[in-house]
Amino acid sequence: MKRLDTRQEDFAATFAALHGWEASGDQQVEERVREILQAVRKRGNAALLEYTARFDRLELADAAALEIPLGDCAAALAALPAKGRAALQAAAERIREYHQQQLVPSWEITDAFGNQLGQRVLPLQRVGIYVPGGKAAYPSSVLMNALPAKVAGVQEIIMTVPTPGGEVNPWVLAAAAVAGVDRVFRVGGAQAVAALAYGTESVPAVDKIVGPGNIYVATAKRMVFGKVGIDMIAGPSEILVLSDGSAPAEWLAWDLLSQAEHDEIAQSIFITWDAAHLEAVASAVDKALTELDRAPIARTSWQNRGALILARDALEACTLANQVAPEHLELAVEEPRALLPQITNAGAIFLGIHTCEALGDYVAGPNHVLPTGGSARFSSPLGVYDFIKRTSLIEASPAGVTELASLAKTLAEAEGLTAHARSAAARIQSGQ
Ligand SMILES: NC(=O)c1ccc[n+]([C@@H]2O[C@H](COP(=O)([O-])OP(=O)(O)OC[C@H]3O[C@@H](n4cnc5c(N)ncnc54)[C@H](O)[C@@H]3O)[C@@H](O)[C@H]2O)c1
Ligand SMILES: N[C@H](CO)Cc1c[nH]c[nH+]1
Ligand SMILES: [Zn+2]
Repeated sequence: MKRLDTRQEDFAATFAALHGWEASGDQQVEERVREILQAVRKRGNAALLEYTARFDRLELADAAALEIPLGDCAAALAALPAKGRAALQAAAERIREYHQQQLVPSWEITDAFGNQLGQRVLPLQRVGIYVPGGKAAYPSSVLMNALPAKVAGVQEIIMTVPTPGGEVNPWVLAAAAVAGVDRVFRVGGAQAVAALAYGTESVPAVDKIVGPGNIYVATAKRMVFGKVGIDMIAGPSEILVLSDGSAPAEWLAWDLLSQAEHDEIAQSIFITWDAAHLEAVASAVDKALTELDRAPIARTSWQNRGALILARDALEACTLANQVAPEHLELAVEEPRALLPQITNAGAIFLGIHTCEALGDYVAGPNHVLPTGGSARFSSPLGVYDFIKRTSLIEASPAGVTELASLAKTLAEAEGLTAHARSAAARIQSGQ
């Protein structure tokens, strides 16, 4: 963990070095991912079976075993304890309701000359959702990926999830049943992304791949972009807690570690302008680390990618938060609405001392698949808009075409594009 003070001379350089993980630039990872993509593209299922044996320590008997039957998902849901089933269903309901607000209608307008112009909104036909599963199982990510697609009206949802050592997490299968996923494949990493992008004998090629994952998944998504759509780069988790000292240090320690426990390269940053509070949080994190099941992962993450920063004031803290552009930003302050206007870059903002990030991970309603690695500067949470496409509609009327065609003819001539000009000119005559 780094301790920084914005008054230190070398602060800017040390702070800049904190923005660690990016989905590009690691040469070794890129080379390995390129090799995996090519192998799956060329050899399909055979390559999937090999990589699944190598990276997930799972020897499948044949390609048919790559797919988990939907009946297994329904059975897993039925076998969950009633409390668990109710929690999954309640979370799903809240996520569905939140995302319904994101639906946008098709529209048409008529211009002053009687021409019709519009935008038609249609769902994507087939999407691939990547559910991470290397270091932890994520039933919540099944819901967060699949439900916005369902709300958008996507016809077919193909889910991939690694099952390391062959252990299929029943909650993940149950969540697939709750969300209405159409097909489930037990494959992970870059090979899953390749299968979804190019298709194999078993896995159908999709139109778009969404979902979070580790550096191999994120790099693979970046590399297949263009062949298929992708949502964003959602890599290792991040949290930035900005605090005025009004929340108990222990609460904030758990919040910081809630993301550190995801991955050794997850990032947790704490910023305050109260020096005594900073010390209290530092001690609280050390104590909390002794009580964690996933202490080895969280400790490594906190040691390498954790930071405690003493800022001059709230305004400076907000400026720093904007520079990091974290996946999750907690405004753990008495008056979060007073700071909100200062925040311009964050995947999700959690307002006030009662709003821990974990609520957003599971049940609040907004999506937990969020931009990481500073990409919140230019991208947004996963949402219904990721599962739709917009098509423009233009219908010139016999009376209205003349005005448009004469403008188009003038501009086409300016560009020296004669066929364009003649095409427009022909309509002027027909419209008169
Ligand atoms: N942003 C979000 O919304 C969100 C949500 C949940 C999880 N996460 C993040 O997703 C990540 C999940 O990572 P994970 O590792 O647990 O699961 P994962 O499913 O992303 O990755 C596991 C796969 O990585 C591949 N892999 C592992 N080591 C490899 C190697 N040396 N070479 C090639 N491939 C290799 C394997 O194929 C394996 O199946 C974490 O960083 C977590 O923080 C993010
Ligand atoms: N915090 C993760 C997104 O970065 C999502 C998650 C799922 N389960 C727990 N947390
Ligand atoms: Zn989390």
